[in-house]
Amino acid sequence: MTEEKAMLETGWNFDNSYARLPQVFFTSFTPDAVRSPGLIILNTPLATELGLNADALQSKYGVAELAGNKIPEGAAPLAQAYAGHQFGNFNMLGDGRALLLGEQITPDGERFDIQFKGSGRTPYSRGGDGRAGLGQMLREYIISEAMHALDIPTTRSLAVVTTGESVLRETELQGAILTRVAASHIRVGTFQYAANFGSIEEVRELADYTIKRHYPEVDADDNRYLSFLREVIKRQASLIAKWQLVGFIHGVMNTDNMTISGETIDYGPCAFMDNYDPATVFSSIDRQGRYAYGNQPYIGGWNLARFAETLLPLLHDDQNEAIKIATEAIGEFNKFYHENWYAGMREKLGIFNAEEANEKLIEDLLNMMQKHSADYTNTFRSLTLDKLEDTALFNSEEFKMWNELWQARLSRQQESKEDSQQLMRNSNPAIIPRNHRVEEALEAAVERGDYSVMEKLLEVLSKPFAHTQEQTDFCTVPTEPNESYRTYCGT
Ligand SMILES: Nc1ncnc2c1ncn2[C@@H]1O[C@H](COP(=O)(O)OP(=O)(O)OP(=O)(O)O)[C@@H](O)[C@H]1O
Repeated sequence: MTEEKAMLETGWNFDNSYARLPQVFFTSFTPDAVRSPGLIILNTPLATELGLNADALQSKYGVAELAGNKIPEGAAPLAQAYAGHQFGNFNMLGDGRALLLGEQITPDGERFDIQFKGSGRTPYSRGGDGRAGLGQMLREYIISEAMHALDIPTTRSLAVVTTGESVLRETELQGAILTRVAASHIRVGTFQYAANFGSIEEVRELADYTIKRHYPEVDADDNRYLSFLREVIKRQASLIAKWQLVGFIHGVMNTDNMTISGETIDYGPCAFMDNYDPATVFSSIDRQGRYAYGNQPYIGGWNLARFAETLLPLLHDDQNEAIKIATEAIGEFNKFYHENWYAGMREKLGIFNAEEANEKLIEDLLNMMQKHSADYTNTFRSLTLDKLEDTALFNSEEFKMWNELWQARLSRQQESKEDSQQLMRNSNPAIIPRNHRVEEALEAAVERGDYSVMEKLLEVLSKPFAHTQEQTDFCTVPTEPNESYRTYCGT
């Protein structure tokens, strides 16, 4: 394909609504060209869904676009302003190493942010270099795509390119840029920025914009801002329940890492839990365990309370009334979360209908898993495949008793055993991106330039509920689960 043809055919179709918001919300900014862009990976199915031409994107011209060296027609690159509570402390932040290239309108008429991560310094970079290392960007690619396959709302990854420049961290790394795709990048922190550094009118403009973009169903409601708050709470309750159900630990649930759309964002120090333990923390900087697995629902509620605070002036003219309304709405988070989590757990055990005794059944199983350091994913997989002897719990008396109660519970429902098993197969992934597998793939890619390990891993991760024999290799647990693994932010 000639360069001119590729240029015509990459397929970008931008309409940049965020750039029409008041200037305080962003800074228009063209990225610096990088030395020598090289394509590492392109997500061809996602490119097609977005209406992009994968062949053209892989051409020299397309790769230059994915590195920010050529700005496609219709793009309006900008860095977004936001603030946020990081480990509980409020800071002014903003896209310090990211740029919104534009909003792609797909052939189906959907709108997605196309964002570069690692594309260089911006006016919000503070002391940072604006860059990212190849390993960390590939890690985000692998885990975000795995989350998508697990049916968990998430930003997605379109491509990773190397820059031909090095990035200095503890060691010298290969610089890379990730092209991230999101329903939007509006965060709780974007509202905190508006509320702390802007006017009430600007908060209202941001809220109106976000309602139109993500919650059009509440647009005509009497108290639309309250409906908006409640819907955001519901989506986050559903999202965090999904994380808990697959053992995902986000690792850095700062308010700038919580989206208003309800998608998972920022795969910094995240990881999946091996043996079940609510205290599991992977992030090396989270010394207090603020973002431990078992604490995620609580932090979700805390972050949403910060979001509700930003909306107070819009909720009621009388601020005492506004606080009352917001507190009531936030008070519902736990209920929504629990409903979602509980329904998901029932499905993981093949139970179709709610019944009081289920709660205890679930609780007892989790307690046994914790006591025996049983692998979370594999325990549910063994129950699903009826291979109870594979669980670390098998020989214990308490598990035998639990199993009898569970079987009795299953036989009391109208649905057949086969239906139950099918429900469990659809609810319990065999495959999650286990840390040792991700590390192995990254090491081969980054240290040896061998991308075959990552490609195989991505293929297996794309079908987590298939339960095929050939996946079995990817179900093994590491020799030292959980404890041995630590990740770092911002590399
Ligand atoms: N190398 C860097 N240079 C400049 N700013 C940075 C750098 N790394 C992180 N930041 C900024 O620090 C803040 C917090 O970083 P965090 O790791 O949560 O975000 P991120 O991973 O860069 O981005 P995102 O949340 O968009 O995925 C953000 O404002 C981010 O832009």
